Amino acid sequence: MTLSESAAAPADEVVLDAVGLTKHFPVRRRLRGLFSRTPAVVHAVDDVSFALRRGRVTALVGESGSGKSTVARLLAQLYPRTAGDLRLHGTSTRVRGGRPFRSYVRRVQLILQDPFASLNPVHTVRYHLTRSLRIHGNAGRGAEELEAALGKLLTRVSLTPPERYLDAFPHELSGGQRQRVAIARALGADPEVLLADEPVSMLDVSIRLGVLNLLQDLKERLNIAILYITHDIASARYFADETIVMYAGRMVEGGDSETVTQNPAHPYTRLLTDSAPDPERITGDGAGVDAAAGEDRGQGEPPSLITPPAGCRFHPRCPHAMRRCTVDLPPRLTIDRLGHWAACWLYDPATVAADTPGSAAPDADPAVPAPPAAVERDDTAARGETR
Ligand SMILES: Nc1ncnc2c1ncn2[C@@H]1O[C@H](COP(=O)(O)OP(=O)(O)OP(=O)(O)O)[C@@H](O)[C@H]1O
Repeated sequence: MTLSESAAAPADEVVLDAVGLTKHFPVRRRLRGLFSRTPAVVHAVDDVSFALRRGRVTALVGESGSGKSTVARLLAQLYPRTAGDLRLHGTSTRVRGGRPFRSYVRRVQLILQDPFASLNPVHTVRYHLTRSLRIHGNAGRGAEELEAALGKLLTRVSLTPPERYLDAFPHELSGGQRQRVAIARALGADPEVLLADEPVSMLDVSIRLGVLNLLQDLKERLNIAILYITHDIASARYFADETIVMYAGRMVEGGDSETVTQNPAHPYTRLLTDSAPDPERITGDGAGVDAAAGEDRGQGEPPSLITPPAGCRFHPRCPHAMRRCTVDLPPRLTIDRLGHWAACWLYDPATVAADTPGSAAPDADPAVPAPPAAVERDDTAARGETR
């Protein structure tokens, strides 16, 4: 595929499939640790599975330290994985460098948070884009074709007329323009997947929407699969087709973005949505956010990832925690037949029948109403078949 708008492959086709991705970082040992048999590790990412599809945006949402950037780097193959698999068009891939890595990054490109750091200040836009086109074999033959390819890239990211930007240095551009150049550079590879790690979080609020609209346009016109990493769950609703929520290295909820953001099931997602007020959930009586937001949604800090809590990693903060949450890792439980799921024992009727939600909460308060329990268990997820 080239930068044409044709994109012959069917929309929704799975391009990149993460299956049980796991990343543990070794921790430097202190003297006491030298005598321990098991070396300490940071459990940055554990058993993360999802698919990126053509023409769709998948948001990965979570607070700082939840493992989002590590997932992006695992998908970009910048980190070797501890366990799990990464399938590109169904074929397992593991690249370490050299030609296989170049061939992989031609198809899977990473866009970083800080466009100023990712562009070399001593080189012009022309240099950055030419280099990308050349490395990935898209520079054409001769100066004329190169000039046309450069013009096309800048037009694609709405930096027009291209002549105005080609010979500019990064410091001569605004933050939004720099991020557009970084996106154009990624497009120089003509990728099938864009991994956008907090692409707008360092930009002024006023220009964020423009960059998100640009990514949306690329998704639609070029049929690209996009992973959108953010800590802002409200933007996931606006921008992503599907939303996955991570907490302390694990996926805790997933489904279509409208459902996950408007009817969050996992207590952690509810905490996130409540801390990101959404105008549509504000009541008309002047009382502020809706009644549910008045509930106790959880307190405290994320856990240590060197010794993460047993069972559900959110249980030390969860106002609905039950005894089982403190010992058994919850599987993905289906919330509805449209693909909404949560890894939370509240959605296992047998567990709720045997215990009282909140009985093992940090400040157990039986008056706190639990989210509606229901539903059937998604055994496909437990077997590792995530879709
Ligand atoms: N190279 C590394 N060595 C050791 N620990 C790491 C390394 N990279 C990340 N971590 C740890 O892994 C965990 C997940 O980090 P990660 O950067 O993926 O989270 P994040 O959700 O992207 O956070 P942020 O939004 O702040 O970037 C954190 O506890 C972090 O300290």
